[in-house]
Amino acid sequence: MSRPREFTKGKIHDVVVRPLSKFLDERGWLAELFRSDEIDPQVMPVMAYLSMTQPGVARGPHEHLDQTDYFCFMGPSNFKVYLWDHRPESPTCGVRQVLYAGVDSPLMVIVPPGVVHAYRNIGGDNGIVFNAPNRLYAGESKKSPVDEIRHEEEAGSPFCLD
Ligand SMILES: Cc1cn([C@H]2C[C@H](O)[C@@H](COP(=O)(O)OP(=O)(O)O[C@H]3O[C@@H](C)C(=O)[C@@H](O)[C@H]3O)O2)c(=O)[nH]c1=O
Repeated sequence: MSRPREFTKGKIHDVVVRPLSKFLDERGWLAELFRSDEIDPQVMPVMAYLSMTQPGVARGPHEHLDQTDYFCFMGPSNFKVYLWDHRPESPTCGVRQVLYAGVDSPLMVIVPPGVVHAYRNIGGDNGIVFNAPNRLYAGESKKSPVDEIRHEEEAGSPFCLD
């Protein structure tokens, strides 16, 4: 199968989506983000970062050649998360998956290489996203090229955010 230009709605093979539990008590809440006994060793994080995205603003669409992303959306805002499978070898090549995640639905989302991804803050607050990828950004000591294909500026891109 060649790279699709059109997508149908569905669930993407190898994308893992899990609810994150908040343990609430009188002080506030605590949530586990990842555990080595619950993750496939191939996607074990090697670094982690937080980003803040302002209301109405989107990041992506991007994809990675080798890196798996491990996103956690906990709030304080909500995000619309877009995923497109254009891996020719995937059983769900040509599928687009949309998720809503954040304060009203805390989720962990694992995005494998070759799955194009983007998210928009659809809430009214600044939104925090945690990511713990299984590859170092720009490699050891940041001496390698960044593993990222950016589709933001691509003319006629099929990866559109509504
Ligand atoms: C991802 C990353 C960025 N940076 C730096 C580079 C740059 O100066 C600044 C902002 O990075 P970017 O422009 O790449 O950020 P951005 O374009 O928002 O990229 C993000 O988009 C979403 C959709 C994703 O999937 C993330 O994995 C990430 O790729 O942070 C690091 O130092 N380490 C990192 O791990």
